[in-house]
Amino acid sequence: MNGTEDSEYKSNIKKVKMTQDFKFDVDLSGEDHNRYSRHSVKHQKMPYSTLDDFEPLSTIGSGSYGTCKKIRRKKDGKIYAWKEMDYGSMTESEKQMLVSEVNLLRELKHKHIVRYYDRIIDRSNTTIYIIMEFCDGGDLATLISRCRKDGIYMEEQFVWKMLIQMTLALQECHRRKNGKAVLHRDLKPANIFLDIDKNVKLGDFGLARVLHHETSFAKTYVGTPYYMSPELVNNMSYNEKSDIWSMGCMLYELCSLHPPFTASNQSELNKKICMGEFNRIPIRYSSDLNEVIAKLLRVEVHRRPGIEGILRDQRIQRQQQLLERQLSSSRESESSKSSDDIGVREKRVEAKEKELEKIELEEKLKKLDQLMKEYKRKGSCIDVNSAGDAVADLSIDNPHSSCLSKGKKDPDTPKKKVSFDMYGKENLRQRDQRVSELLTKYSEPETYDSLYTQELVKRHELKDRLFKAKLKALEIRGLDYDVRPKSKNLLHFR
Ligand SMILES: Nc1ncnc2c1ncn2[C@@H]1O[C@H](COP(=O)(O)OP(=O)(O)OP(=O)(O)O)[C@@H](O)[C@H]1O
Repeated sequence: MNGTEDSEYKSNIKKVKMTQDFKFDVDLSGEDHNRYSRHSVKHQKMPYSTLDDFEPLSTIGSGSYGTCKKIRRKKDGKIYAWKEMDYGSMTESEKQMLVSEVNLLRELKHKHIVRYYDRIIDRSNTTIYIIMEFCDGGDLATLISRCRKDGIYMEEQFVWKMLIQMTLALQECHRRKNGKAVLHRDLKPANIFLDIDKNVKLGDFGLARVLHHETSFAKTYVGTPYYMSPELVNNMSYNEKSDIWSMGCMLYELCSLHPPFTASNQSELNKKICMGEFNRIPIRYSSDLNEVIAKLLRVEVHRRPGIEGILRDQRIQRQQQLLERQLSSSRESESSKSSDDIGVREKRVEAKEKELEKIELEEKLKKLDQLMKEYKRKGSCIDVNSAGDAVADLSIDNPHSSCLSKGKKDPDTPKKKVSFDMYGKENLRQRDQRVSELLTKYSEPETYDSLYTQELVKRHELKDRLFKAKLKALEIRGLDYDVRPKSKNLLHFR
Protein backbone atom coordinates (compact mmCIF):
# COMPACT_ATOMS: atom_id res chain seq x y z
CA MET A 1 0.00 0.00 0.00
CA ASN A 2 1.58 3.33 -1.01
CA GLY A 3 1.35 6.60 0.89
CA THR A 4 -1.56 8.09 -1.06
CA GLU A 5 -3.52 4.89 -0.82
CA ASP A 6 -2.77 4.61 2.86
CA SER A 7 -4.20 8.05 3.65
CA GLU A 8 -7.14 7.37 1.29
CA TYR A 9 -7.81 4.13 3.11
CA LYS A 10 -7.61 5.73 6.56
CA SER A 11 -9.98 8.51 5.53
CA ASN A 12 -12.37 5.87 4.14
CA ILE A 13 -12.35 4.10 7.47
CA LYS A 14 -13.11 7.43 9.19
CA LYS A 15 -16.07 7.95 6.83
CA VAL A 16 -17.36 4.46 7.46
CA LYS A 17 -17.20 5.10 11.18
CA MET A 18 -19.11 8.34 10.83
CA THR A 19 -21.76 7.13 8.39
CA GLN A 20 -22.44 4.01 10.41
CA ASP A 21 -23.15 6.22 13.40
CA PHE A 22 -21.48 4.22 16.08
CA LYS A 23 -18.44 4.51 18.23
CA PHE A 24 -15.87 1.78 18.24
CA ASP A 25 -17.54 -1.36 19.43
CA VAL A 26 -14.24 -2.42 20.79
CA ASP A 27 -11.78 -0.29 22.64
CA LEU A 28 -8.59 -2.26 22.45
CA SER A 29 -6.58 0.29 24.34
CA GLY A 30 -8.75 0.66 27.40
CA GLU A 31 -12.01 -0.54 28.87
CA ASP A 32 -14.59 -2.12 26.61
CA HIS A 33 -17.08 0.73 27.24
CA ASN A 34 -19.75 -0.30 24.81
CA ARG A 35 -20.70 -3.86 25.57
CA TYR A 36 -23.45 -3.94 22.98
CA SER A 37 -23.09 -4.05 19.23
CA ARG A 38 -24.78 -1.50 16.99
CA HIS A 39 -27.29 -4.13 15.96
CA SER A 40 -27.86 -5.19 19.52
CA VAL A 41 -28.69 -1.66 20.57
CA LYS A 42 -31.25 -1.33 17.81
CA HIS A 43 -32.91 -4.71 18.18
CA GLN A 44 -32.31 -6.57 21.37
CA LYS A 45 -29.61 -6.06 23.92
CA MET A 46 -27.40 -9.07 23.37
CA PRO A 47 -24.10 -9.00 25.18
CA TYR A 48 -21.05 -10.11 23.28
CA SER A 49 -19.82 -13.64 23.74
CA THR A 50 -17.15 -14.43 26.29
CA LEU A 51 -14.33 -16.96 26.19
CA ASP A 52 -16.31 -19.12 28.61
CA ASP A 53 -19.07 -19.53 26.03
CA PHE A 54 -16.78 -21.61 23.80
CA GLU A 55 -14.68 -24.70 24.04
CA PRO A 56 -11.65 -24.97 21.69
CA LEU A 57 -11.66 -28.35 19.92
CA SER A 58 -8.54 -28.35 17.75
CA THR A 59 -6.02 -26.07 16.05
CA ILE A 60 -6.75 -25.83 12.33
CA GLY A 61 -3.55 -24.03 11.47
CA SER A 62 -1.43 -20.96 12.00
CA GLY A 63 -1.03 -18.04 9.65
CA SER A 64 1.09 -14.94 9.51
CA TYR A 65 -0.80 -13.22 12.30
CA GLY A 66 -2.38 -15.80 14.50
CA THR A 67 -3.81 -19.22 15.00
CA CYS A 68 -7.08 -20.55 13.75
CA LYS A 69 -9.00 -23.00 15.94
CA LYS A 70 -12.11 -25.09 15.60
CA ILE A 71 -14.41 -24.29 18.52
CA ARG A 72 -17.76 -25.40 19.92
CA ARG A 73 -20.36 -23.12 21.47
CA LYS A 74 -21.24 -24.68 24.81
CA LYS A 75 -24.89 -23.69 24.96
CA ASP A 76 -25.96 -25.43 21.72
CA GLY A 77 -22.94 -27.41 20.53
CA LYS A 78 -22.64 -25.37 17.31
CA ILE A 79 -19.26 -25.48 15.61
CA TYR A 80 -17.38 -22.32 14.67
CA ALA A 81 -13.80 -21.26 14.00
CA TRP A 82 -11.95 -18.46 15.69
CA LYS A 83 -8.84 -16.61 14.81
CA GLU A 84 -6.66 -15.59 17.74
CA MET A 85 -4.58 -12.49 17.13
CA ASP A 86 -2.22 -10.79 19.54
CA TYR A 87 -2.71 -7.03 19.31
CA GLY A 88 -0.11 -6.30 21.97
CA SER A 89 2.51 -5.09 19.52
CA MET A 90 0.16 -2.97 17.38
CA THR A 91 0.25 0.80 17.36
CA GLU A 92 -2.90 2.72 18.36
CA SER A 93 -3.83 3.47 14.73
CA GLU A 94 -3.32 -0.14 13.73
CA LYS A 95 -5.58 -1.25 16.56
CA GLN A 96 -8.21 1.24 15.44
CA MET A 97 -7.96 -0.03 11.88
CA LEU A 98 -8.37 -3.60 13.07
CA VAL A 99 -11.42 -2.65 15.11
CA SER A 100 -13.04 -0.84 12.15
CA GLU A 101 -12.26 -3.77 9.96
CA VAL A 102 -13.90 -6.25 12.33
CA ASN A 103 -16.97 -4.03 12.57
CA LEU A 104 -17.13 -3.84 8.78
CA LEU A 105 -16.76 -7.61 8.39
CA ARG A 106 -19.83 -8.13 10.52
CA GLU A 107 -21.84 -6.34 7.85
CA LEU A 108 -20.80 -8.80 5.13
CA LYS A 109 -23.53 -11.39 5.06
CA HIS A 110 -23.56 -13.55 1.96
CA LYS A 111 -23.81 -17.27 1.34
CA HIS A 112 -20.42 -17.26 -0.41
CA ILE A 113 -18.58 -15.20 2.20
CA VAL A 114 -17.28 -16.69 5.45
CA ARG A 115 -19.62 -15.27 8.07
CA TYR A 116 -18.04 -13.33 10.91
CA TYR A 117 -20.14 -13.56 14.06
CA ASP A 118 -18.46 -11.90 16.97
CA ARG A 119 -15.21 -10.96 18.64
CA ILE A 120 -13.88 -11.51 22.12
CA ILE A 121 -11.15 -9.40 23.62
CA ASP A 122 -8.93 -10.85 26.27
CA ARG A 123 -7.05 -7.90 27.75
CA SER A 124 -5.04 -10.06 30.11
CA ASN A 125 -3.09 -11.46 27.17
CA THR A 126 -3.84 -8.73 24.58
CA THR A 127 -5.58 -11.16 22.26
CA ILE A 128 -8.60 -10.66 20.04
CA TYR A 129 -10.61 -13.73 19.02
CA ILE A 130 -12.61 -13.36 15.84
CA ILE A 131 -15.45 -15.86 15.75
CA MET A 132 -16.53 -17.00 12.31
CA GLU A 133 -18.21 -19.71 10.31
CA PHE A 134 -16.30 -22.98 10.24
CA CYS A 135 -15.64 -24.21 6.68
CA ASP A 136 -15.34 -27.96 6.69
CA GLY A 137 -14.44 -28.41 3.00
CA GLY A 138 -10.91 -27.01 3.36
CA ASP A 139 -9.43 -24.34 1.08
CA LEU A 140 -8.47 -24.11 -2.59
CA ALA A 141 -4.71 -24.02 -1.88
CA THR A 142 -4.92 -27.44 -0.24
CA LEU A 143 -7.08 -28.77 -3.05
CA ILE A 144 -4.69 -27.51 -5.75
CA SER A 145 -1.63 -29.00 -4.05
CA ARG A 146 -3.43 -32.33 -3.62
CA CYS A 147 -4.34 -32.43 -7.33
CA ARG A 148 -0.77 -31.49 -8.30
CA LYS A 149 0.61 -34.26 -6.11
CA ASP A 150 -1.83 -36.85 -7.46
CA GLY A 151 -1.42 -35.60 -11.06
CA ILE A 152 -5.14 -35.07 -11.63
CA TYR A 153 -6.97 -32.11 -13.11
CA MET A 154 -10.14 -30.62 -11.72
CA GLU A 155 -13.45 -31.03 -13.49
CA GLU A 156 -14.30 -28.09 -15.78
CA GLN A 157 -17.73 -27.86 -14.14
CA PHE A 158 -16.09 -27.35 -10.75
CA VAL A 159 -13.95 -24.50 -12.15
CA TRP A 160 -17.05 -22.76 -13.56
CA LYS A 161 -18.75 -23.17 -10.20
CA MET A 162 -15.79 -21.57 -8.42
CA LEU A 163 -15.79 -18.73 -10.96
CA ILE A 164 -19.50 -18.01 -10.55
CA GLN A 165 -19.56 -18.25 -6.76
CA MET A 166 -16.40 -16.14 -6.32
CA THR A 167 -17.92 -13.52 -8.64
CA LEU A 168 -21.12 -13.46 -6.58
CA ALA A 169 -19.13 -13.08 -3.36
CA LEU A 170 -17.13 -10.21 -4.84
CA GLN A 171 -20.30 -8.61 -6.16
CA GLU A 172 -21.60 -8.43 -2.60
CA CYS A 173 -18.42 -6.65 -1.52
CA HIS A 174 -17.91 -4.40 -4.51
CA ARG A 175 -21.52 -3.19 -4.55
CA ARG A 176 -22.12 -2.38 -0.92
CA LYS A 177 -25.48 -0.82 -0.06
CA ASN A 178 -23.94 2.34 1.34
CA GLY A 179 -22.12 2.72 -1.97
CA LYS A 180 -18.72 2.00 -0.47
CA ALA A 181 -16.88 -0.92 -2.06
CA VAL A 182 -15.08 -3.34 0.22
CA LEU A 183 -11.99 -4.71 -1.48
CA HIS A 184 -10.45 -8.01 -0.52
CA ARG A 185 -6.84 -7.10 -1.40
CA ASP A 186 -5.50 -10.54 -0.59
CA LEU A 187 -7.29 -12.95 -2.89
CA LYS A 188 -5.38 -16.19 -3.08
CA PRO A 189 -6.37 -19.88 -3.08
CA ALA A 190 -5.66 -20.15 0.68
CA ASN A 191 -8.38 -17.56 1.32
CA ILE A 192 -11.06 -19.35 -0.68
CA PHE A 193 -12.70 -21.87 1.62
CA LEU A 194 -15.19 -24.55 0.75
CA ASP A 195 -18.17 -25.83 2.65
CA ILE A 196 -19.11 -29.49 2.86
CA ASP A 197 -20.88 -29.30 -0.55
CA LYS A 198 -17.84 -27.67 -2.17
CA ASN A 199 -19.41 -24.22 -2.35
CA VAL A 200 -17.21 -21.13 -2.19
CA LYS A 201 -16.75 -19.26 1.09
CA LEU A 202 -14.60 -16.23 0.56
CA GLY A 203 -12.60 -15.62 3.71
CA ASP A 204 -9.91 -13.54 5.39
CA PHE A 205 -11.65 -10.45 4.17
CA GLY A 206 -9.99 -7.21 4.98
CA LEU A 207 -7.93 -8.40 7.90
CA ALA A 208 -5.05 -9.03 5.59
CA ARG A 209 -4.95 -5.49 4.34
CA VAL A 210 -4.93 -4.15 7.88
CA LEU A 211 -2.31 -6.48 9.13
CA HIS A 212 -0.08 -6.48 6.08
CA HIS A 213 0.13 -2.75 6.28
CA GLU A 214 3.57 -1.90 7.61
CA THR A 215 2.89 -3.62 10.89
CA SER A 216 5.09 -5.96 12.76
CA PHE A 217 3.05 -8.70 11.08
CA ALA A 218 4.02 -7.44 7.66
CA LYS A 219 7.63 -8.22 8.40
CA THR A 220 6.76 -11.86 8.89
CA TYR A 221 4.80 -12.03 5.62
CA VAL A 222 6.71 -14.34 3.35
CA GLY A 223 4.16 -15.19 0.66
CA THR A 224 5.08 -14.61 -3.00
CA PRO A 225 2.65 -12.18 -4.64
CA TYR A 226 1.74 -14.38 -7.63
CA TYR A 227 -1.70 -12.83 -7.66
CA MET A 228 -0.61 -9.17 -7.59
CA SER A 229 -2.13 -7.13 -10.41
CA PRO A 230 -0.08 -5.04 -12.90
CA GLU A 231 -1.45 -1.82 -11.39
CA LEU A 232 -0.11 -2.80 -7.97
CA VAL A 233 3.25 -3.72 -9.51
CA ASN A 234 3.24 -0.22 -11.01
CA ASN A 235 2.44 1.36 -7.63
CA MET A 236 -1.00 2.44 -8.69
CA SER A 237 -3.87 2.27 -6.22
CA TYR A 238 -5.74 -0.94 -5.58
CA ASN A 239 -9.26 -1.03 -6.98
CA GLU A 240 -12.11 -3.47 -7.67
CA LYS A 241 -10.43 -4.63 -10.88
CA SER A 242 -7.35 -5.68 -8.89
CA ASP A 243 -9.56 -8.22 -7.07
CA ILE A 244 -10.75 -9.40 -10.53
CA TRP A 245 -7.14 -9.92 -11.67
CA SER A 246 -6.39 -12.01 -8.59
CA MET A 247 -9.53 -14.05 -9.25
CA GLY A 248 -8.31 -14.65 -12.84
CA CYS A 249 -4.96 -15.90 -11.46
CA MET A 250 -6.72 -18.28 -9.08
CA LEU A 251 -8.99 -19.70 -11.78
CA TYR A 252 -5.98 -20.18 -14.05
CA GLU A 253 -4.26 -22.06 -11.22
CA LEU A 254 -7.33 -24.25 -10.63
CA CYS A 255 -7.02 -25.43 -14.27
CA SER A 256 -3.24 -25.54 -14.71
CA LEU A 257 -2.31 -26.35 -11.10
CA HIS A 258 0.22 -23.48 -11.15
CA PRO A 259 -0.23 -19.68 -11.28
CA PRO A 260 -0.15 -17.92 -14.68
CA PHE A 261 3.01 -16.00 -13.78
CA THR A 262 5.88 -17.64 -11.97
CA ALA A 263 9.47 -16.55 -11.48
CA SER A 264 12.40 -17.16 -9.22
CA ASN A 265 12.57 -13.55 -8.03
CA GLN A 266 10.29 -10.59 -7.53
CA SER A 267 11.56 -8.37 -10.37
CA GLU A 268 11.27 -11.19 -12.91
CA LEU A 269 7.76 -11.87 -11.65
CA ASN A 270 6.87 -8.17 -11.90
CA LYS A 271 8.01 -8.10 -15.51
CA LYS A 272 5.97 -11.16 -16.42
CA ILE A 273 2.86 -9.75 -14.72
CA CYS A 274 3.16 -6.48 -16.60
CA MET A 275 3.71 -8.27 -19.93
CA GLY A 276 0.59 -10.32 -19.19
CA GLU A 277 1.66 -13.31 -21.29
CA PHE A 278 0.76 -16.80 -20.19
CA ASN A 279 0.19 -20.23 -21.70
CA ARG A 280 -3.27 -21.50 -22.50
CA ILE A 281 -4.90 -23.51 -19.74
CA PRO A 282 -4.65 -27.28 -20.46
CA ILE A 283 -6.37 -28.26 -23.69
CA ARG A 284 -8.86 -30.48 -21.83
CA TYR A 285 -10.66 -27.27 -20.81
CA SER A 286 -13.05 -25.57 -23.26
CA SER A 287 -12.16 -22.47 -25.23
CA ASP A 288 -15.07 -20.73 -23.46
CA LEU A 289 -13.35 -21.18 -20.11
CA ASN A 290 -9.97 -20.25 -21.57
CA GLU A 291 -11.38 -17.03 -23.07
CA VAL A 292 -13.16 -15.99 -19.88
CA ILE A 293 -10.03 -16.48 -17.76
CA ALA A 294 -7.95 -14.59 -20.33
CA LYS A 295 -10.42 -11.70 -20.11
CA LEU A 296 -9.93 -11.47 -16.34
CA LEU A 297 -6.15 -11.32 -16.89
CA ARG A 298 -6.10 -8.30 -19.18
CA VAL A 299 -3.24 -6.04 -18.18
CA GLU A 300 -5.05 -2.77 -18.94
CA VAL A 301 -7.49 -2.02 -16.15
CA HIS A 302 -10.06 -0.45 -18.49
CA ARG A 303 -10.14 -3.60 -20.68
CA ARG A 304 -10.57 -5.91 -17.70
CA PRO A 305 -14.25 -6.46 -16.81
CA GLY A 306 -15.73 -5.51 -13.43
CA ILE A 307 -18.18 -7.77 -11.61
CA GLU A 308 -21.19 -6.63 -13.62
CA GLY A 309 -19.26 -7.14 -16.87
CA ILE A 310 -18.43 -10.70 -15.84
CA LEU A 311 -22.02 -11.47 -14.96
CA ARG A 312 -23.19 -10.11 -18.33
CA ASP A 313 -20.90 -12.48 -20.26
CA GLN A 314 -23.07 -14.95 -22.23
CA ARG A 315 -20.75 -17.87 -21.50
CA ILE A 316 -20.95 -17.22 -17.80
CA GLN A 317 -24.72 -16.74 -17.90
CA ARG A 318 -25.06 -20.14 -19.62
CA GLN A 319 -22.92 -21.77 -16.95
CA GLN A 320 -24.83 -19.99 -14.22
CA GLN A 321 -28.13 -21.37 -15.53
CA LEU A 322 -26.60 -24.83 -15.71
CA LEU A 323 -25.33 -24.55 -12.14
CA GLU A 324 -28.70 -23.35 -10.86
CA ARG A 325 -30.42 -26.27 -12.60
CA GLN A 326 -27.93 -28.69 -11.07
CA LEU A 327 -28.37 -27.19 -7.62
CA SER A 328 -32.16 -27.27 -7.82
CA SER A 329 -32.21 -30.85 -9.11
CA SER A 330 -29.88 -31.94 -6.31
CA ARG A 331 -32.17 -30.13 -3.85
CA GLU A 332 -35.14 -31.96 -5.38
CA SER A 333 -33.42 -35.31 -5.17
CA GLU A 334 -32.56 -34.51 -1.54
CA SER A 335 -36.18 -33.73 -0.74
CA SER A 336 -37.47 -36.77 -2.69
CA LYS A 337 -34.94 -38.85 -0.78
CA SER A 338 -36.43 -37.63 2.46
CA SER A 339 -39.99 -38.18 1.18
CA ASP A 340 -38.88 -41.66 0.08
CA ASP A 341 -37.83 -42.19 3.65
CA ILE A 342 -41.33 -41.21 4.77
CA GLY A 343 -42.82 -43.56 2.15
CA VAL A 344 -40.68 -46.44 3.38
CA ARG A 345 -41.73 -45.76 6.98
CA GLU A 346 -45.41 -45.57 5.97
CA LYS A 347 -45.11 -48.92 4.17
CA ARG A 348 -43.49 -50.45 7.22
CA VAL A 349 -46.35 -49.22 9.46
CA GLU A 350 -48.89 -50.49 6.92
CA ALA A 351 -47.23 -53.93 6.86
CA LYS A 352 -47.22 -54.00 10.65
CA GLU A 353 -50.92 -53.12 10.73
CA LYS A 354 -51.72 -55.85 8.22
CA GLU A 355 -49.82 -58.33 10.32
CA LEU A 356 -51.80 -57.36 13.44
CA GLU A 357 -55.00 -57.50 11.44
CA LYS A 358 -54.11 -61.03 10.27
CA ILE A 359 -53.40 -62.15 13.84
CA GLU A 360 -56.74 -60.76 15.03
CA LEU A 361 -58.61 -62.40 12.19
CA GLU A 362 -56.93 -65.71 12.87
CA GLU A 363 -58.07 -65.46 16.48
CA LYS A 364 -61.62 -64.75 15.35
CA LEU A 365 -61.48 -67.69 12.96
CA LYS A 366 -60.32 -69.93 15.75
CA LYS A 367 -63.27 -68.81 17.87
CA LEU A 368 -65.62 -69.40 14.96
CA ASP A 369 -64.19 -72.86 14.42
CA GLN A 370 -64.87 -73.63 18.03
CA LEU A 371 -68.34 -72.25 17.62
CA MET A 372 -69.00 -74.41 14.59
CA LYS A 373 -67.69 -77.46 16.38
CA GLU A 374 -69.95 -76.73 19.32
CA TYR A 375 -72.85 -76.18 16.95
CA LYS A 376 -72.25 -79.55 15.29
CA ARG A 377 -71.90 -81.23 18.67
CA LYS A 378 -75.00 -79.67 20.24
CA GLY A 379 -77.23 -79.75 17.18
CA SER A 380 -78.81 -76.88 15.23
CA CYS A 381 -79.26 -74.55 18.20
CA ILE A 382 -76.49 -72.86 20.11
CA ASP A 383 -76.33 -70.40 22.91
CA VAL A 384 -75.65 -67.02 21.24
CA ASN A 385 -74.11 -65.65 24.41
CA SER A 386 -71.40 -68.28 24.21
CA ALA A 387 -70.48 -67.14 20.67
CA GLY A 388 -69.09 -64.02 22.27
CA ASP A 389 -67.21 -61.39 20.34
CA ALA A 390 -66.60 -63.55 17.31
CA VAL A 391 -70.21 -63.29 16.22
CA ALA A 392 -70.78 -59.84 17.63
CA ASP A 393 -67.73 -58.41 15.83
CA LEU A 394 -68.58 -60.03 12.55
CA SER A 395 -72.15 -58.73 12.74
CA ILE A 396 -71.55 -55.05 12.43
CA ASP A 397 -75.05 -54.51 11.07
CA ASN A 398 -76.55 -57.18 13.22
CA PRO A 399 -79.45 -55.71 15.20
CA HIS A 400 -78.72 -58.30 17.84
CA SER A 401 -75.03 -57.62 18.16
CA SER A 402 -75.56 -54.87 20.72
CA CYS A 403 -78.03 -57.10 22.53
CA LEU A 404 -75.43 -59.83 22.52
CA SER A 405 -72.82 -57.82 24.25
CA LYS A 406 -75.40 -56.30 26.55
CA GLY A 407 -76.71 -59.76 27.22
CA LYS A 408 -73.28 -60.82 28.26
CA LYS A 409 -72.94 -58.05 30.81
CA ASP A 410 -76.51 -58.13 32.06
CA PRO A 411 -77.25 -61.39 33.87
CA ASP A 412 -81.00 -60.58 33.85
CA THR A 413 -81.25 -60.64 30.08
CA PRO A 414 -82.87 -63.94 29.05
CA LYS A 415 -80.78 -66.16 26.80
CA LYS A 416 -82.11 -66.43 23.24
CA LYS A 417 -81.95 -69.46 21.06
CA VAL A 418 -80.94 -68.73 17.44
CA SER A 419 -80.77 -71.19 14.60
CA PHE A 420 -77.89 -70.98 12.10
CA ASP A 421 -80.23 -72.18 9.40
CA MET A 422 -81.56 -69.01 7.77
CA TYR A 423 -84.64 -70.84 6.58
CA GLY A 424 -84.92 -72.82 9.74
CA LYS A 425 -88.35 -72.92 11.24
CA GLU A 426 -87.17 -71.26 14.44
CA ASN A 427 -85.70 -68.23 12.67
CA LEU A 428 -88.58 -67.71 10.32
CA ARG A 429 -91.08 -68.04 13.12
CA GLN A 430 -89.20 -65.51 15.27
CA ARG A 431 -88.91 -63.04 12.39
CA ASP A 432 -92.61 -63.26 11.46
CA GLN A 433 -93.58 -62.94 15.09
CA ARG A 434 -91.46 -59.77 15.53
CA VAL A 435 -92.82 -58.17 12.36
CA SER A 436 -96.44 -58.86 13.28
CA GLU A 437 -95.84 -57.59 16.82
CA LEU A 438 -94.43 -54.36 15.45
CA LEU A 439 -97.19 -53.96 12.89
CA THR A 440 -99.80 -54.43 15.58
CA LYS A 441 -98.03 -52.09 17.99
CA TYR A 442 -97.37 -49.22 15.62
CA SER A 443 -100.41 -49.41 13.37
CA GLU A 444 -102.39 -47.57 16.08
CA PRO A 445 -102.78 -43.99 14.65
CA GLU A 446 -102.82 -42.49 18.13
CA THR A 447 -99.39 -43.99 18.94
CA TYR A 448 -97.29 -43.02 15.88
CA ASP A 449 -98.21 -41.75 12.49
CA SER A 450 -98.40 -44.44 9.88
CA LEU A 451 -95.41 -43.27 7.77
CA TYR A 452 -93.09 -43.57 10.71
CA THR A 453 -94.49 -46.96 11.56
CA GLN A 454 -93.93 -48.22 8.01
CA GLU A 455 -90.41 -46.90 8.01
CA LEU A 456 -89.70 -48.63 11.29
CA VAL A 457 -91.05 -51.91 10.08
CA LYS A 458 -89.05 -51.64 6.86
CA ARG A 459 -85.89 -50.97 8.81
CA HIS A 460 -86.53 -53.85 11.09
CA GLU A 461 -87.15 -56.20 8.16
CA LEU A 462 -84.03 -55.04 6.46
CA LYS A 463 -81.93 -55.56 9.56
CA ASP A 464 -83.45 -58.92 10.05
CA ARG A 465 -82.57 -59.94 6.50
CA LEU A 466 -79.05 -58.68 6.89
CA PHE A 467 -78.58 -60.63 10.07
CA LYS A 468 -79.85 -63.76 8.44
CA ALA A 469 -77.63 -63.27 5.43
CA LYS A 470 -74.64 -63.03 7.71
CA LEU A 471 -75.61 -66.08 9.65
CA LYS A 472 -76.02 -67.92 6.37
CA ALA A 473 -72.58 -66.83 5.22
CA LEU A 474 -71.10 -68.13 8.43
CA GLU A 475 -72.97 -71.33 8.14
CA ILE A 476 -71.94 -72.01 4.53
CA ARG A 477 -68.31 -71.81 5.19
CA GLY A 478 -67.65 -70.64 8.69
CA LEU A 479 -64.31 -69.48 7.43
CA ASP A 480 -65.14 -68.46 3.89
CA TYR A 481 -65.97 -64.80 4.05
CA ASP A 482 -64.29 -61.77 2.66
CA VAL A 483 -61.64 -60.64 5.11
CA ARG A 484 -60.89 -57.32 3.46
CA PRO A 485 -63.88 -55.19 4.51
CA LYS A 486 -63.62 -56.79 7.88
CA SER A 487 -59.95 -55.90 8.26
CA LYS A 488 -60.81 -52.32 7.42
CA ASN A 489 -63.41 -52.33 10.17
CA LEU A 490 -60.99 -53.79 12.61
CA LEU A 491 -58.42 -51.14 11.66
CA HIS A 492 -60.93 -48.42 12.39
CA PHE A 493 -61.74 -49.93 15.71
CA ARG A 494 -58.07 -49.75 16.72
N1 LIG B 1 -13.28 -20.17 8.78
C1 LIG B 1 -12.41 -21.17 8.67
N2 LIG B 1 -12.84 -22.43 8.65
C2 LIG B 1 -11.98 -23.47 8.54
N3 LIG B 1 -10.65 -23.31 8.41
C3 LIG B 1 -10.15 -22.06 8.42
C4 LIG B 1 -10.98 -20.93 8.55
N4 LIG B 1 -10.21 -19.80 8.51
C5 LIG B 1 -8.95 -20.24 8.38
N5 LIG B 1 -8.89 -21.58 8.32
C6 LIG B 1 -7.71 -22.42 8.19
O1 LIG B 1 -6.86 -22.13 9.27
C7 LIG B 1 -5.53 -22.14 8.89
C8 LIG B 1 -4.88 -20.82 9.32
O2 LIG B 1 -5.51 -19.80 8.61
P1 LIG B 1 -5.01 -18.29 8.61
O3 LIG B 1 -5.97 -17.50 7.84
O4 LIG B 1 -4.74 -17.88 10.02
O5 LIG B 1 -3.63 -18.32 7.90
P2 LIG B 1 -3.31 -18.61 6.39
O6 LIG B 1 -4.43 -18.13 5.54
O7 LIG B 1 -2.92 -20.05 6.27
O8 LIG B 1 -2.02 -17.75 6.17
P3 LIG B 1 -1.93 -16.16 6.09
O9 LIG B 1 -2.08 -15.70 7.46
O10 LIG B 1 -0.57 -15.93 5.57
O11 LIG B 1 -3.00 -15.68 5.18
C9 LIG B 1 -5.48 -22.40 7.42
O12 LIG B 1 -5.24 -23.78 7.19
C10 LIG B 1 -6.87 -22.09 6.97
O13 LIG B 1 -7.26 -22.88 5.85
